Amino acid sequence: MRNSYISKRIASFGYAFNGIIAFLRSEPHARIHALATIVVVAAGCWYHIATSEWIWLILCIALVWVTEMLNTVVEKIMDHLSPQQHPKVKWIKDVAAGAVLVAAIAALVIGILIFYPYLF
Ligand SMILES: Nc1ncnc2c1ncn2[C@@H]1O[C@H](COP(=O)(O)OP(=O)(O)OP(=O)(O)O)[C@@H](O)[C@H]1O
Repeated sequence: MRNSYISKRIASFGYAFNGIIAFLRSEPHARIHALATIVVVAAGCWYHIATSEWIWLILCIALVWVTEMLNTVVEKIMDHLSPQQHPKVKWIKDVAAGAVLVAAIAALVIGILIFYPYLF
């Protein structure tokens, strides 16, 4: 009983990991995020930023990844359910894309606040 619960949780973890791989393979945006993440993490290591700054940086990276992944999921659902043009689909897709923009702007501002003192 306990073993089957644990093996199910391990399988769920595997499905979630497969989801990240599928996202990276199928979406060009994902690869741009991956590159940006590598650059930002490398910069953090290079400048030896403080622990509190790492916390903000990791939260920003996660926020952008999560919103981009959910936005992609919304796009795929809508394309599957309603392949034809519809004003409501446009509204749903645009609001989901807006969520990514909000996260990206917040990440950009926080990134500038963190790295500006190290750069100048
Ligand atoms: N089925 C649809 N009905 C109405 N409007 C749609 C539909 N599909 C897309 N749109 C709208 O058309 C515009 C462009 O859509 P598209 O999916 O190409 O956006 P995009 O963010 O540039 O795409 P991608 O994320 O794939 O690069 C957006 O405003 C979107 O909401």
